[in-house]
Amino acid sequence: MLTVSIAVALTVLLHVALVSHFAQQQARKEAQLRLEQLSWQMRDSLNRVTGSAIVTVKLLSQLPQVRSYDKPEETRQVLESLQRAVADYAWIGVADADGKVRAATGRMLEGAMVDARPWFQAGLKGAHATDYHPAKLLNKLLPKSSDPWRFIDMSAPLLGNDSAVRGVVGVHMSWQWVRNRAHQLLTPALRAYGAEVLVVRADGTVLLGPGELLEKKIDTPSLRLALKGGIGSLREEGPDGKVYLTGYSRTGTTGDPTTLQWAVLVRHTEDAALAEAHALERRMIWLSVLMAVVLASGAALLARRLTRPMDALSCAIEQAIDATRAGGRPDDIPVVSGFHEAQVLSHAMRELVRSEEEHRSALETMNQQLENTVAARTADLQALLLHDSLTGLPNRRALMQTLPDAMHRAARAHKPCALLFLDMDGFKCVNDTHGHEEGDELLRQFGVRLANAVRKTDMVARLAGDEFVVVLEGLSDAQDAHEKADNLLALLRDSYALKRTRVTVGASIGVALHLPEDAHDLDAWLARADGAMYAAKRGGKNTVALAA
Ligand SMILES: Nc1nc2c(ncn2[C@@H]2O[C@H](COP(=O)(O)OP(=O)(O)OP(=O)(O)O)[C@@H](O)[C@H]2O)c(=O)[nH]1
Repeated sequence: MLTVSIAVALTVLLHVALVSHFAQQQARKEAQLRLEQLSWQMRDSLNRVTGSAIVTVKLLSQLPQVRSYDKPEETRQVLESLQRAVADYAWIGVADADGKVRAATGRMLEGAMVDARPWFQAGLKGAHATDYHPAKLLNKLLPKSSDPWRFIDMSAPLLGNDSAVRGVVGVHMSWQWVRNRAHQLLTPALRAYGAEVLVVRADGTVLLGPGELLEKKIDTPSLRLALKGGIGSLREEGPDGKVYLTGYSRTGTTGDPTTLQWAVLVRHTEDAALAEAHALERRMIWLSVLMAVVLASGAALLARRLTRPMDALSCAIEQAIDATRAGGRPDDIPVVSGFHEAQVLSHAMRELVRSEEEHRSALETMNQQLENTVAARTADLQALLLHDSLTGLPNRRALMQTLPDAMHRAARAHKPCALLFLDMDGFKCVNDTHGHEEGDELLRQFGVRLANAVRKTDMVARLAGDEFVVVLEGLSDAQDAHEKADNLLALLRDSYALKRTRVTVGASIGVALHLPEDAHDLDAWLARADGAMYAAKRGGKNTVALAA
């Protein structure tokens, strides 16, 4: 869920950043285009009005009533009818060649000398447009207005029939018309946007623009480009330090005195241009946050739906493992609800645990049975052998089980076998003198000496205490048995190096022969040998006695 949320947040952030970047780029581009368009619309409008004014002045200079200003009434009538048609013409007048006003609208300045005025001086030489200037002579004569009177002047020479200049006709256009044009150009929406139109003279003086810049000089990149005749738009820092997007163009034609060359700048702040983009950005951020919250909640619900059954399942599995480790029987794995795969998985786990439990208990039962069987067999085996633990030689039981085989072999081989019953002489004395431990050691060495002295197929057993039995097979006769007993006796008489001392003992040996044709009577055979041994004892010990 966390991963999904982070991925969504990063994706959304990236999208917002990209969309915001492109939206701002687009907004800036569109604003610049719009401002450029407004700039050249304003330029065209200014060119049209000044152009028509110069044409008007030229036409006036051709009119007979104006050329022959001798009848001022008629001249004034023409001038005033023109003024009525074009309200922006604040003053129209005719001056003679000396600069004396001979006729003028509203009789203003009639009789006054205007020979020093630039429009008059330029008009003497030809049609001329005189740049923006404050009203001088007319300021007091014209009605008061909210904006100070500012003019541009159009003037043209009046030629006599001899083509000599006999005067100048001049028109003072109120600057108000430029203000009006700018106002018309900027729609309410653009004004609300903070768009401004600046008309700037070639020397950088702002003729039209915001109050704080009016009739002040500015120097901006857009102004420089416009004055060079360029048309376009750019992003620049304004004199007030704000960043503006500015469309620029220039009026008039270089070198044409009938035109006026002004830079026309239409601008608004970049912030205003990007306001929509910023608003879009804010909307997108809110929308993205909302979307991220919805998606994260969805992811959380989904994760919960996925993990809850898995949690329940893993919990049940852990409990089953704990129960098994503790040696108990695990509970059934519950079939969890939730999505299909979890149900299938829990069902499979349940079956697995059940089958494992069945196998385990079957294995335990088998194991128990096996242990029982092993214990029983071990007991049987132990019962069968029960070897003498001190000497490692077969014991009485083993001897009794082996003797029948020896008798069978004697019958098959037609060779007698013999049972030598040995009892150590003086063993008690070794025990008493050197201790039981040494006595035990003597018994072990006595047994080993006996076993080494006979064939592998012959048997040496310890019956009890210091009594041993040797079964000799494959004998030829009683004499043979006797000789072998004598040999053994001689061997046994050699001294024994015990742990702490060296001793010498003897033995009394009773020999009982079993012939191949004899009946198989174990006890009788053993009793005969035992009896012979006692006879040897009685005969002085350390001797061999043959049973009858
Ligand atoms: N160290 C030891 N002594 C044993 C063992 N079994 C029996 N004895 C002792 O062996 C002795 C056997 O007695 P006897 O056979 O009368 O002693 P003996 O000195 O050989 O007498 P004779 O046969 O008459 O020569 C007894 O003192 C028993 O206590 C045993 O496993 N280890």
